[in-house]
Amino acid sequence: MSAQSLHLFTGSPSVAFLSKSNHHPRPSFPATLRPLPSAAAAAAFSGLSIRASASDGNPQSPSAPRVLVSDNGAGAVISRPASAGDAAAIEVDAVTEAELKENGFRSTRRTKLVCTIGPATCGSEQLEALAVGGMNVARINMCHGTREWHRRVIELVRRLNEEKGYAVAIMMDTEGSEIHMGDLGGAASAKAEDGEIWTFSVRAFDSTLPERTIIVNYDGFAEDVKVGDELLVDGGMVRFEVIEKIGPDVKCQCTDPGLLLPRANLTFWRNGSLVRERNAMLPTISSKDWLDIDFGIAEGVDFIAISFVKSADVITHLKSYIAARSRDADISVIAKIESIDSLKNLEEIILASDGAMVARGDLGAQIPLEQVPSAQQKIVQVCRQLNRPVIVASQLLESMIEYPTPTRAEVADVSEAVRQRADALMLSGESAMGQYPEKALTVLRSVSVRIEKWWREEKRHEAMELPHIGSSFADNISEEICISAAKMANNLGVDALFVYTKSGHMASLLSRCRPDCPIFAFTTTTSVRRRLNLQWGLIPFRLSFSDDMESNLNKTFSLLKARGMIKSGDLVIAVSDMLQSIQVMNVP
Ligand SMILES: Nc1ncnc2c1ncn2[C@@H]1O[C@H](COP(=O)(O)OP(=O)(O)O)[C@@H](O)[C@H]1O
Ligand SMILES: C=C(OP(=O)(O)O)C(=O)O
Ligand SMILES: [K+]
Ligand SMILES: [Mg+2]
Repeated sequence: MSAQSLHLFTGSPSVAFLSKSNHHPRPSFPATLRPLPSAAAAAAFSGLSIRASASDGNPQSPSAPRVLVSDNGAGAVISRPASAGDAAAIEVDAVTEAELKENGFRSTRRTKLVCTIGPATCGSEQLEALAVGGMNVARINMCHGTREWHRRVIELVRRLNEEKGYAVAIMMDTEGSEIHMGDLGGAASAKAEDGEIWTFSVRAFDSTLPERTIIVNYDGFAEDVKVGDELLVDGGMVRFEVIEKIGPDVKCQCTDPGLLLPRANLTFWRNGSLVRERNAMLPTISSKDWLDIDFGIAEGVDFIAISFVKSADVITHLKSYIAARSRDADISVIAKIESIDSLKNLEEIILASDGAMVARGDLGAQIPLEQVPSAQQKIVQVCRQLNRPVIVASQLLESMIEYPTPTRAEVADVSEAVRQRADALMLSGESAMGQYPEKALTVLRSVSVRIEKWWREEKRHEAMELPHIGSSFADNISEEICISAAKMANNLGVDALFVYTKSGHMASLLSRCRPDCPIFAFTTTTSVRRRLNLQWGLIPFRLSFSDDMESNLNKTFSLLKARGMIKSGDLVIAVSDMLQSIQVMNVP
């Protein structure tokens, strides 16, 4: 057993660094720190541990915390061979495990992938193909499909998770109460040609829709629009000009032809600005949305994404509703940033939420298109600073709805989101109703892995200032521990960071630092494990563990070794939210 010690008290003026050669870069980790060869099952354990604690038990106390550094690490770790039964004691997503083994620690994918499920992907085989292709989260959009359809998709995903060992999480996305078209009388799409006159109506038609007629879901529409206004379908995919108002009917001439899709979003513009009349007063969560939310809670979805969030209040309100309703209150609320108001109140909305989505589809209909890239960068940055996962969504690979290969511009767009180190990328139409859902997912996966690697090798990631976000001193300690652990991991070139976390918070703090190595996040519940699926660089495991880090590490090492996920000599750094410490060690 190698013995080295390093004691560091923040209260004292000097820092004693007694450790030998602790700055050696990998792979020349000092020989004295290597595990001693042992004949018996008891393996020596080498390591260094740093421990911070509030000295008098009061985290707010001004009498600074003590940092203890010792070369005894966590002490001797007894490694016993894991039995086959034991291997089941740890659960990890089968696809993530395969990717890790195939790519190696360094090159395994860090960016998470969300797929919208629709008619092209709602069958069991198609869902399985997406899971195998790297889908971390399946999204169902409540704008489309019936309750029965949504229930069936959730059921199929859950069944695949159980039977095949996947850990695909479910995200339900609300419809929101923005203005949109009706469902085209059953047609899958309709073509609007240049110069054609179409009628947009708020009338309730009891028989079939007359030709070139579109129903609008917002009763105030005919009163709010003015002759000369520009009407944008789906953020400008098709454009009309309002030429005449006749009671509930608004006659419009097509100025930019294109394909109209059922329930497409509508915005109207006057003198170059988005018109926000009474429709600005529409509730963020409509009565239909509340029913959908109840459904989501009953089904135990992992995430609820809220469309067209305007302020933090609505998120706070929803979170307290969920807390009161759901048994274990563990549904994350994702704020979709897709309106001018959400940009104005960005920080408070993100702080109130458990994550955010850069919903570029509608965002691009509310602000000029050329402002979308800077808005994206800003949202991604604020989310990282405030430690909330962020998804970049919409049109990443739009052309792949029809074609089997992406455009160069699309690949560049995906690369940029990966380079910004967003937590997740999302497919919409590409996976919901496109012709090549699996191919689109493969493109996201391979571009992510390639750009992540390039960026790591070039060491070009800009250092981002990570402010303190916790409200207590103990929170600040956790943040500092994670920042230090991530920095140590980079400097020492460790193979993996291990984090033992019950709520998942400590894992997210590590993810926020975007370290060079993957983060193995051990958590005790399946629901936390599924939610961690959305966060950059985390490989979530379910494992029951105790407050005793020695025995946790011991157990983890033997279970992961039995699965071939780590091997003797791998260098890891471990942190936990039970014991505020950083431990550096070689796997015995
Ligand atoms: N559950 C569903 N049932 C039928 N079609 C769907 C479903 N989900 C998505 N789609 C189709 O996929 C397209 C893209 O999905 P998405 O981006 O989520 O919706 P939207 O285009 O309404 O913003 C939709 O326009 C719709 O045509
Ligand atoms: C993701 C988005 O929302 P939805 O697909 O629900 O319109 C978006 O607008 O980009
Ligand atoms: K939606
Ligand atoms: Mg939207």
